[in-house]
Amino acid sequence: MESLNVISSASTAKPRFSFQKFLKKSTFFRPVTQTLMPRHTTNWTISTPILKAQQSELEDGSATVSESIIPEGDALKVKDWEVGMFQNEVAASQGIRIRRRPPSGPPLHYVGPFEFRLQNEGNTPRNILEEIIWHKHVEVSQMKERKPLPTLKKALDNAPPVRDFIRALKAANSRTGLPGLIAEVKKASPSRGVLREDFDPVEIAKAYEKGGAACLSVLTDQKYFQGSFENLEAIRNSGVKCPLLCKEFIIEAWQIYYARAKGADAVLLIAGVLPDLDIKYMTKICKLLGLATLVEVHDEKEMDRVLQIDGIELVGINNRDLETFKVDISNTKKLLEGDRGERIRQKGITVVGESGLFTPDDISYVQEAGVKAVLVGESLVKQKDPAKGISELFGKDISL
Ligand SMILES: O=P(O)(O)OC[C@@H](O)[C@@H](O)c1c[nH]c2ccccc12
Repeated sequence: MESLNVISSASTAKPRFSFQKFLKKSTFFRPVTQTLMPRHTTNWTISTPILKAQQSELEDGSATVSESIIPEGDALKVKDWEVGMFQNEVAASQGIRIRRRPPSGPPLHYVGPFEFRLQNEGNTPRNILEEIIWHKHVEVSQMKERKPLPTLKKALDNAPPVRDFIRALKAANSRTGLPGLIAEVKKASPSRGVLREDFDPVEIAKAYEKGGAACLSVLTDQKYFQGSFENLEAIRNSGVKCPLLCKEFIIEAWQIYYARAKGADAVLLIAGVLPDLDIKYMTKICKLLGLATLVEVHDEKEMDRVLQIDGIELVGINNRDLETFKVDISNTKKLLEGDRGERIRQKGITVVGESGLFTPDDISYVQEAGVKAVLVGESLVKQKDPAKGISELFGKDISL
């Protein structure tokens, strides 16, 4: 297997954001900087270029700080924060509304997502998706510490072989003449609360497979969806043959390796969160690992961005706005109309209609709009017998 060094794509580019300029302008940041620099302590070292810049900048205004020394742990946090600010800038320039990190200062105390500073306009998430992403950043930083990439790469040697996610969807579509089904193992969501109390992920997965699902999607986010990587792993080890999508909020390449180590065959990349460069870079990593990527869009702008990226084979149109939770299945139709739809067909992209599908009419509606696959959670997971739920959703038994 070829290897690729995992670094933030943003950090490889030359940042337009200038920490020095920011310090100069910032009235807010100075006291924070000074708390990072206890003058009486001498056995700490300045270890990053950014902090050297910070020091000389402060020398302009104050003679005392030139002797200041910064603890290395804080240095890394400041660097991390600066990268986050740069990511916010890049994302905003592409029309992405989700800010990758809280913009009002370096996270001095990574205790919980919103505890590191007093609440203010800058560090309060604007919507649920932003809250999830900020929390995910903290979660992934902690997970990475426990399992650094080299360890994770070793674990890949024992990962189960990859199954072809896209091929399974296409095969189901040609076999049934209906969209291939990705059935979602989903216990809860922030918009709907708990969907099923007696939740046995393996049992549900087996019922989905029996009912004719081509692929399964397994929510792994714990805090907001009550999912887990243990669920993914348990389903993979249970004898279920359907390819598995790891339904996670991916913001770092490390998570892709982790998903693979836990048995994923595909991962989700959300265009409303990830700038183009991240999508390109992460798609490349997925290809190296043999994983499929489902790139999710919600509006025309995101779809147009994704259509400019080469090598994207599977695009999901989410009918749910993850910022407001509003669901409207006509979104799928809207994004597949006219020239845009034509380009999608020309590129041979398989389109997945996602969310809010409950009846055979809903399935026909998105199929007529042009999808070859659907992603369904709530309407199936709520059924006592999810296999029967599939037949009811499609208006016929698709398991044969
Ligand atoms: O339960 P529904 O309405 O059938 O939706 C399933 C799936 O589309 C939804 O869970 C989903 C789509 N994109 C996501 C991104 C993150 C978490 C969840 C999702």
